[in-house]
Amino acid sequence: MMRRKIAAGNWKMNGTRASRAVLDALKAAHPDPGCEVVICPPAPLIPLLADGAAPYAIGGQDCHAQPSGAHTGDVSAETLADCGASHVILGHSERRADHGESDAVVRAKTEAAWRAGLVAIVCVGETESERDAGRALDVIRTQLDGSLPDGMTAANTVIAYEPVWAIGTGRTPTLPEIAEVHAAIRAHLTARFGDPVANALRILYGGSVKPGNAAQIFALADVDGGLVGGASLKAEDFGPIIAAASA
Ligand SMILES: O=C(CO)COP(=O)(O)O
Repeated sequence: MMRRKIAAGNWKMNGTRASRAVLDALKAAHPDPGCEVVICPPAPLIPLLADGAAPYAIGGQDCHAQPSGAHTGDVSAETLADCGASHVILGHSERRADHGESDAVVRAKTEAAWRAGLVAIVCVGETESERDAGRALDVIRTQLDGSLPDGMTAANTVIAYEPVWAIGTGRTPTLPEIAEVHAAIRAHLTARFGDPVANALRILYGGSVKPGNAAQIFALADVDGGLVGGASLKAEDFGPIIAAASA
């Protein structure tokens, strides 16, 4: 199965209007990338980045489950879509930790993303103590079971495997460890959603992806690109990662 890879950049709480220059530099260097590129800036920057972004896509980093209402400080999937987003990251470990998001909350937000026509990038991943205890795969399977609604397809959802201990640390699992988790995710989703969906689904790796390790990681059989934090903030770093996902 040939799956088109994705290079997704999660800017987290970084960037200003001047960061438009990062997108422009990436597009100048890689105007017609051989992968999907998704840039997820802070929500207020979405309209600025979405204007003329194609063929690059723009995504949010979270959404509320409801389409509108009295939820001060939250943003709906419908508003993200209206502002030019086509994707939204959901269930990132930083939101699970900082905002107490449970699998049930992530599942409701995933339904909201689909309702608004957004592709949900649903994040899962174990902590270091869970890995040390030999529970990584159990934890990830439980997160997948709880976070993914029944209507998942390979078109409306992308999975991101992000080991919490690899985020922003410069540490990554070994290549065989990454391969093991990605294969386990695909096998687990095959059981629930069937072969055609699971085979077409893109499963991204995230956690200290850099220009120097992206090509090796993306070459693994069940790795369909990356969800990149720090190295997505500069065109000099993210450009080579786009190139690695295009290979
Ligand atoms: O959390 C991440 C992407 O969502 C990964 O962040 P880093 O690439 O900075 O480790």
